[in-house]
Amino acid sequence: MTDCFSFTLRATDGKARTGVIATPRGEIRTPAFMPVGTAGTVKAMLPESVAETGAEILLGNTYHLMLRPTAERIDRLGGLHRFMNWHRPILTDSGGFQVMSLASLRKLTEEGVRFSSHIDGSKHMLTPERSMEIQRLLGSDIVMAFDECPALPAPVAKVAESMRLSMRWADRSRDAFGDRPGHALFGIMQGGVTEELRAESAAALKAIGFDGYAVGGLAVGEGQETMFSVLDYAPGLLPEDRPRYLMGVGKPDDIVGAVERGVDMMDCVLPSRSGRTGQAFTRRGVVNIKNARHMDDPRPLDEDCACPACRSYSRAYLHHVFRSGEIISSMLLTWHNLHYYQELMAGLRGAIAEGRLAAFRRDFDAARAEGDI
Ligand SMILES: NCc1cc(CSc2ccccc2)c2nc(N)[nH]c(=O)c2c1
Ligand SMILES: [Zn+2]
Repeated sequence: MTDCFSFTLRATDGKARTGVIATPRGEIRTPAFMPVGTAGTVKAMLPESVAETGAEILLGNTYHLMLRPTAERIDRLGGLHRFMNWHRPILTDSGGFQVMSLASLRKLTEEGVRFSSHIDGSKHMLTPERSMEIQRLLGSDIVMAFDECPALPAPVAKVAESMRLSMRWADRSRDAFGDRPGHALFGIMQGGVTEELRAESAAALKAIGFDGYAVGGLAVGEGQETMFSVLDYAPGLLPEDRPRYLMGVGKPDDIVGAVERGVDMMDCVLPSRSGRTGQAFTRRGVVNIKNARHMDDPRPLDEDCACPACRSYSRAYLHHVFRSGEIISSMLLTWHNLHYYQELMAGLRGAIAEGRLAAFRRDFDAARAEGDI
């Protein structure tokens, strides 16, 4: 165990890297996938079940938790780790992204964002300083700078103006975060799909200095091809010796493509949200369990999967409980999907460590081309 935050690169294969983030609450092997526990829970999962899938870090949401039950109440109750019974590392987002996508009556100024709660209409203000205070009260191990993610498509001038505001907010986040041994502050690169703006953002963040760097403002509807064209250069603009976190990504093939381009950490609601809508990710593609063709199928979702759903239940059963709206349906499919994502990350880490990422990619693509799932 360590009382500080550090990142150690272990091996590279092309632009891809594998390493370890050490924190006082445990280590995170990278590339890492981080399940999202928005309101203090990964939906349909117990924390011990999330740990059993192989997850070594969870995400929490400043926006949701500040509204309900409030950061002050969680602090009084011992912090988010105690509150949600997850004692490994937690990363929390800074809240700005969710405000712009969920809250109503939003007013954006240099100071921050004034908004009304989507829960009860109460008035709130988020600033870099308030976001740092909330994330400190929650006790998160990795804190995200307060940023603004512009809705795309947007004129380049608007993207530039938004990115520069985010850089001023990054500076204020750094000042407000202070010196907190064992805790990390990550800056967030913005700049849309314009390389010059991305480079300006990276330079601004490096001048401020962060423990890690996120690529924000992607996977906001631009499509995979455009996202990859930005990822062909954006991670390389960030310090090589710090973790690189791609926010809110993605489907399995997004993840493999991002790791190939030098990304170390990713998060996405997809595996858990899809689990609740009856979609199961497998090596050979997505199984929609609600499809009638599974009604009499005695096979597991994936013969090669060791998760509780695949060890003990048939597709016929999963089809039945999904169709019946039974709670166990969300439990089993979410568990399977999170297990699949962690297996994918373990496979990527091993392939990079052994210099065989190209072969991994070939196997990954070939399995998905087999069809008949
Ligand atoms: N992929 C879109 C996306 C998603 C998130 C949310 S990632 C997240 C979600 C829940 C909990 C923790 C992190 C973002 N967060 C910030 N701060 N900035 C962005 O540009 C951005 C872009
Ligand atoms: Zn499974």
